[in-house]
Amino acid sequence: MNLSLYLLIASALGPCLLTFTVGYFSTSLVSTYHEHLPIAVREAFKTYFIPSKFSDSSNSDLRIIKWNTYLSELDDGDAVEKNSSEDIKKKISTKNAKQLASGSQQVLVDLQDLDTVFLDSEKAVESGFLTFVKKLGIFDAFMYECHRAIYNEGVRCMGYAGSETISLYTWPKLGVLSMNVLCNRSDPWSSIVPLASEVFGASMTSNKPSLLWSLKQRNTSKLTWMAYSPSSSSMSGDTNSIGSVEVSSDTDGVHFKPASASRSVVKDDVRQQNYDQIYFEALVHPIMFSHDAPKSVAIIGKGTGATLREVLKHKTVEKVVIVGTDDETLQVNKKLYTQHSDCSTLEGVAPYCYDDARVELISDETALEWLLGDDDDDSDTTPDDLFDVIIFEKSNSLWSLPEDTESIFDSISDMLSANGVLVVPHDDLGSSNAHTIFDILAGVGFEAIHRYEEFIHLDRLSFIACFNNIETRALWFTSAAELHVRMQRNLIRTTLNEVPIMYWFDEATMMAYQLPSRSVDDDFCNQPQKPFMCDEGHGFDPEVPNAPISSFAVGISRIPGAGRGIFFQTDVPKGTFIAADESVYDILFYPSTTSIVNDMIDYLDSSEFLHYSSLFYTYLFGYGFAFEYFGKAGYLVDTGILTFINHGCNGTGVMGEGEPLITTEMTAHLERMPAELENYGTETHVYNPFIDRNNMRIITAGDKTLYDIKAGSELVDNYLRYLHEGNWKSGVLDYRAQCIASGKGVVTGYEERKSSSSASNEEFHFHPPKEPRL
Ligand SMILES: C[S@@+](CC[C@H](N)C(=O)[O-])C[C@H]1O[C@@H](n2cnc3c(N)ncnc32)[C@H](O)[C@@H]1O
Repeated sequence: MNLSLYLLIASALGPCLLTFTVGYFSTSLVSTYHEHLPIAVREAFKTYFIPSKFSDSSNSDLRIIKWNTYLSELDDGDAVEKNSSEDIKKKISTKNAKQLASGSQQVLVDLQDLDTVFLDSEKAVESGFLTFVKKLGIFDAFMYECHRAIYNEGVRCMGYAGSETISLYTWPKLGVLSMNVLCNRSDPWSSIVPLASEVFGASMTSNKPSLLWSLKQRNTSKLTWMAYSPSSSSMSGDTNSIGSVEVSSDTDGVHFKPASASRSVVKDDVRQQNYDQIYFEALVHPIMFSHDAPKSVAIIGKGTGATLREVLKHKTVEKVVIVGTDDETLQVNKKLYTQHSDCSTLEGVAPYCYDDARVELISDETALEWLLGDDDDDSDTTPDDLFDVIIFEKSNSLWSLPEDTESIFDSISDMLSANGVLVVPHDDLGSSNAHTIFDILAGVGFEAIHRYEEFIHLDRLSFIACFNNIETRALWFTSAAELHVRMQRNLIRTTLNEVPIMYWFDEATMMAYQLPSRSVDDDFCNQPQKPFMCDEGHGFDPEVPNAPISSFAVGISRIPGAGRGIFFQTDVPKGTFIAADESVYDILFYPSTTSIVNDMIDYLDSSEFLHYSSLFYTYLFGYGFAFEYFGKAGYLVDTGILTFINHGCNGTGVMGEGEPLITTEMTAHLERMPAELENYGTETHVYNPFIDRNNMRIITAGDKTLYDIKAGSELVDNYLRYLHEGNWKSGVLDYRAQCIASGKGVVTGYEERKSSSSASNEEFHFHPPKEPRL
C-alpha cells in the first residue's frame, strides 16, 4: 500500500480527524493535486474540480502559502535546533502574510522519521501534546482528550481552548506525527511550526528528518468548498450522505473528511469527528441483541458498509435488505471506506460485505418510497416479509419530515415481526420536538422505547431503540453474564476462530446503555406537564418520614391460617415510608432466571421436585412479588422480615403508593383488570426515562402507609397490585380462596405438606431422568 493510500485509510478511520494530510511527503502533489485523489473520487466528482488552481489569477485568495520542506534542505540531523521562526518567516512572502492577517488560520504540520516507540506511546504523545499547548500559551483554558486509535496503531489527541483547536495523530509504523491547528493568530507560522519541531523533533531518528507544513486561511468560501454534502437529506434520494470530499485550492489539494454517520460535516473551521467503529457498534449491537435470534434485518441509509458488517457478525442473520443506496455509491464507498465493507475476517461471510449472498440491495426506490410503499399490498405480506430488526443509519432527514414522521413509523412498525425491534439514531434530542417524537413512536404502537447514548470526546451520540413487543425488553435488560453467553452463541467467529470481534461493544457497555442518562431524565421531567411519577423527585424525599425496620416485629398473623405476619411496634402516621432503609435490599430474579426455575419445575417429577426445589420454589413464588418492568415477569424477594407481610382481605391493606386501591379480591371483575390498576405499574409506560432510572428504588422501596397506624396493628398489603393481565384471573381467585379459607397460599401449602411428609416419614427416592439431559 502506498503512503498516500495508507494515510487515506488511517485518516478515514481516525476518531477525530480534522483534516486529512494526504501526500505531505509527496512533492509531486505540488504540481497537480487532483491526480492524487483516489480514482473513485476523481471519477465521481471530476465535474466539480477547479480546472487549475493557478490559472485563476484574479482569485488571489486561492494562492497558496507554500508548504515548506526547509528541514530536509538542511545538511544534517541537528536541523531541528536550527529551526527558528525567522527561518520560517523568510519562506513566506509579505504579500501572503498580509492575506493571512485576518480570519482564522489552519496550520498543518507533519513530522516524519520520528521514533516509533514514542509515537506508539499514549502517555508520551499526550505529554508532548500538553507541552506543546503549554508553550503555545493556551493551556489554562484547554480541554483535551488523548486516546489510542481504534482501528489503527497510533495515538490521537484533540483539544481546544476558545476558538483554537489542536489535533494530533501519530502513525508509529510510518514514523509520522501530524498536527492540525485551527487558530486566530496573525502569525501562526512563527509560533506553531517551530514549536512543533522543538517539542516533537527531539524524537526524530533519521539523519534527514522531515518537517512539512502548510498554512491556509479558512472561513473563506473561495478557498475551500464542498463537492459533496453529507448534511443534506439522505431520504430524498438525490444526494449522497456517505461522506464529504473537500477540494481546496491549496498545494496539498484535497482534504478528506470522512463523515461519521451521525454528524454532518462542518465546513471550513472543521471540527470533524469520525467515530466510525464506536458509532456503528453502538448502533447495531444493542438492537441486534434485543432480539433473541434476528433472522431478517433491514438497513436504511447510504452507509459505507460498516452497519452491514456489524449486522453480519450475527450468525442468526439470514437476510439483510439494504434500502436507500445504489451501486454507484457503493463503488465509491468501497474505495473511500475500504475497511467499512471489509468482511474478510469474518468466517463464512463474503470478503466484500455487500457480496454476501444474504444481502439484497433495493436501489430502484428511495428509502422513503420503500417505507411508505403501497398500502394496498398489505394483504400480501407474509411473516417472511417482516423484519426482526430495522436499523436507520442516520436520522437527520427522517426527523426533518414532520408531516411524514408518523406515517413512516406506522409503516415501520407494520414491517416488523411480532418481536421486531427498531433503532433510530437521533442527534438532536435536546430540541423542542424531541418529546413529540416519543409520543409518535408510542402512538404507532411501540410498546417500549429506550433511549441510549454514547459519548465520544465531548460529543453525544443518541439512539432510540423501539420494541414492538414489550416482552422483548427483557433482552434489553439482560444481565452482563447472560449477554456474554448470548454473544458467544450469536456472534460468528473470525477466520482465526476468535470471539469477540467487537472493538467497543461488550457486556459492560450494554449495561451502560440500559438506563438513560440523568440529562435525558431531567429533560423528560422538565416538560410543562409533568409526566407520570416525575414529581417523585430523585431518591427519597427527605421531607417524607421513614418508619425504620426496627419499628416492625414478626408475630402470628391475626388472619386465620396465614401463618406469620408483621406488626407495627409504634404509632406511624399516614404517608410514612415503610422501612425504606431495608426494603431496597431485595433479591432480584431476572425474568430469564424465573423462566428457568419454571422449566425446572416442569422437568422434575413430583418427588424430585419436593426434594430439590420445593423450598426454593416456595421462597421465590411464595415470598417474591412479580414485576414486569423487564418485559416478562421477574421477581423480587424481601430479604428481611418485610417478606412476612400478608394480604389484607376485603381492602384492609394499609400500604401502597398514592391512594388506596378501591378494588378488592371480592369485588374484582375476573376478566378485566380495573382501570385504577392499569396505570399502576411502572412497566405500563412506553417511554419514561424517569421510571427507567428510578424503577428499582420505586419498586422495592416506594411504599408508604396509607393511613395513620396505631402500634400493634398488623401491616397488611393489597396483593392485587402485584397482579398483571396474564395472571389476573387466577391471582384474584387464589386470594379470594385464601380470604374465605377455602384455599391455601403457596407458603401455607408448603408448610402443611412438609409437616405431613415428615410425619409419615416419607423417604425420597431418586428417579433416573426420563430423557437424557443434554
Ligand atoms: C409473602 S408470604 C407472607 C408470610 C407468611 N404468612 C408466612 O408465614 O411466611 C405469603 C403467604 O402468606 C399466606 N397468606 C398471606 N396472606 C394471606 C391471607 N390473607 N390469607 C391466608 N393466607 C395468607 C399465604 O400462604 C401466602 O402464600
